[in-house]
Amino acid sequence: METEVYDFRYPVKGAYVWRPYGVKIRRLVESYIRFVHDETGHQEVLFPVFIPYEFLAKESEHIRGFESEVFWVSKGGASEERLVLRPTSETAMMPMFKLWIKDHTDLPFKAYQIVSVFRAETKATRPMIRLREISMFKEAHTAHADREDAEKQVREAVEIYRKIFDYLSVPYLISQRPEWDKFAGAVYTIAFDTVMPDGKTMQIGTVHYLGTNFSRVFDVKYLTPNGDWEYVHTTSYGISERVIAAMIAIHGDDKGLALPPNVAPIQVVIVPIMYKGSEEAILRETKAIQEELIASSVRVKVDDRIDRTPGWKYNYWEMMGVPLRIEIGPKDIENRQVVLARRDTLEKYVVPRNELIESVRELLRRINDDLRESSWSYLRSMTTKATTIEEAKRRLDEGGVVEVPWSGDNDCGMRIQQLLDADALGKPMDEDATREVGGLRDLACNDKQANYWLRVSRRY
Ligand SMILES: Nc1ncnc2c1ncn2[C@@H]1O[C@H](COS(=O)(=O)NC(=O)[C@@H](N)CS)[C@@H](O)[C@H]1O
Repeated sequence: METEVYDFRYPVKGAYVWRPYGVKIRRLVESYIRFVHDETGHQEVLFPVFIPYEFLAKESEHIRGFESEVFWVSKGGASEERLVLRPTSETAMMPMFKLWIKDHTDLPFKAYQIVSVFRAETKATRPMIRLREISMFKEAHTAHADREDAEKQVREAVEIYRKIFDYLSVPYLISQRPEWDKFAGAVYTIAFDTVMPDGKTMQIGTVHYLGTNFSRVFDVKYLTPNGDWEYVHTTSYGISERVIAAMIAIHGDDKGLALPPNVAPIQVVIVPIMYKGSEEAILRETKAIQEELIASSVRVKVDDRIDRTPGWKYNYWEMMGVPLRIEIGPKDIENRQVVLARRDTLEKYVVPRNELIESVRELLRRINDDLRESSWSYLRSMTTKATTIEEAKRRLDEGGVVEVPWSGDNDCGMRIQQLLDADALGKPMDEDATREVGGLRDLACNDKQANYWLRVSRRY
């Protein structure tokens, strides 16, 4: 990836290198992830990467789901402990929750961390998308007095993810995963999926209600106000560097990256156009503009390299996805004006010099919004309904998500997957899953009344 974000050439399958420009993007994304978690009462923690095998194995569904995907630490010096590298941290955190949670005043307890987790993925690995070391894994784990409070947390987590994806201008569908595809150990899973440019969907975030499945086996109880001991109800929700992969894929074009200003390491690049005899004036004006932008906390860079032409620089910074470019030439100084060029639409504007700052701020805001709007309309155009197998197959071959009538019966749902040779994403949570499905028959079991729309797609 010549945009200096990431390097695939590291000699371990499913593990890749983040280069400086990519790390800057990551840090901007992570700081917003921290902001939205901190402002909703989550406390950042840092847990060990090692999990004793017997902890991982305590919850039967969980171990069944992860057994074949964990990396083992088979040897540590002379010691032969049976340790795994965390694939996710429910079974690392619960033993500590047991020590930290005593009575109802300790609840709700909300912890999160942004760490590396490790999964020996059986499907083919893909840079930033299907990793064996997931190095930007934000996992939140919460404990609550009862189901009602835990489900309130699930709703809060969904809102937190909406804010994050909106901040990255990444569109999404929110679905309740079917029983046969929920997180190992969950009571239910709510997932965020987006449609990638190739028409396949990618799961970019998940929220799980875990009930007392983990607290029971780890014996995490609290004293209620009237003196009984109850198991806590827990949730967990996670996102990874996939959110950056989605943002890059969805907004990029054949010129390269097109970064939303919110997370662009450089929001404005200034390219001075040096004409004989006016170099001095050009550089002075460039410096003044740079300082004004820094003073209004815009991330700005001046590209005054003399061994590159302006045209070369335009292409380079477009490839790096810098949202706005400022060109400064002699006539711009003469006319007290500035030329602004947008990365996303490639439109150019001439603005009066003394309106520069507000024009830049307004344009950066507009670019965030326009990237979000255009990607949302793409997602909507790629989400359709079908009531026959042929129509559903045709739609799936065109890419995107197809909603088909479903009785709600799991066997029928799995039959629908087979018939369409695609995966069920589940029931819509972001629209009424029962709207206008009445009177239709289940796509696979047409002796059954349809009660919901079932979202189906080809996915990463
Ligand atoms: N191999 C992988 N590479 C990159 N991202 C991944 C990978 N596996 C999962 N993810 C991302 O991580 C998110 C959370 O993972 S998960 O398995 O669904 N959920 C959990 O692990 C829960 N314990 C919540 S933290 C997924 O929604 C997906 O976006």
